[in-house]
Amino acid sequence: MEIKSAKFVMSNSEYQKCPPPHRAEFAFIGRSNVGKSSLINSLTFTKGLAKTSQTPGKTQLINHFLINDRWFLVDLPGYGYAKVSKEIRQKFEKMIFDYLLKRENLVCLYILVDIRHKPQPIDVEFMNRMGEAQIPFYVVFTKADKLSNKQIQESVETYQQILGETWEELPEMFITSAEKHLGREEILQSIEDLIKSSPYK
Ligand SMILES: Nc1nc2c(ncn2[C@@H]2O[C@H](COP(=O)(O)OP(=O)(O)OP(=O)(O)O)[C@@H](O)[C@H]2O)c(=O)[nH]1
Ligand SMILES: [Mg+2]
Repeated sequence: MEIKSAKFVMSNSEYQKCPPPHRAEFAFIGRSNVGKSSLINSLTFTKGLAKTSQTPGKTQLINHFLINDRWFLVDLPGYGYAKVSKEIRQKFEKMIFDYLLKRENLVCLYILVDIRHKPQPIDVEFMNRMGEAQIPFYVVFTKADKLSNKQIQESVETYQQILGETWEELPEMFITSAEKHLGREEILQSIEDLIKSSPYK
């Protein structure tokens, strides 16, 4: 898919205040610092569109971007950030889960995991929770530029094995690097395909 325009629309702490749910929407989620905002910048060919940082906890709101005047990309805060109080963490989690469970035009969720790490319980539990809530999701491995092809393959296989213990059908997986723009075309193609088969054309 060709990206003709990518515009920031608004930031919200409540899903009720998000833009009217009349367009196909795709959200990016994962642990703090996994590379959600960086991937959104890579996908939209727009450096600095989503704010990134070396320090975890950068994105703190639900951020909507309008792409090609047609569909929304959504950058979300990370989950599981350990360095904030339990109270603040719970507030973030409520905001994220309310959005995920109630946003009616959310067509698909892209769950990001750092390809360098073994499957973490927090990520596997999150995927299981999304599966139980029947929220369609894909798994996106980030920072593939940090590993060799052999290591990449091993990481993916380990994930498939772990998810296979719970789910008969494995989610589609993408290997990406925001730095090298790896996996960009594949994700954009998946979005185009999903829009075609969605009620939002
Ligand atoms: N090498 C490499 N570094 C990356 C890649 N993607 C992101 N990073 C780095 O990882 C750090 C975090 O990136 P962000 O995009 O801000 O991560 P995030 O998931 O949005 O983080 P929060 O908003 O804090 O939840 C930054 O220092 C990025 O430069 C990648 O593909 N390769
Ligand atoms: Mg971010």
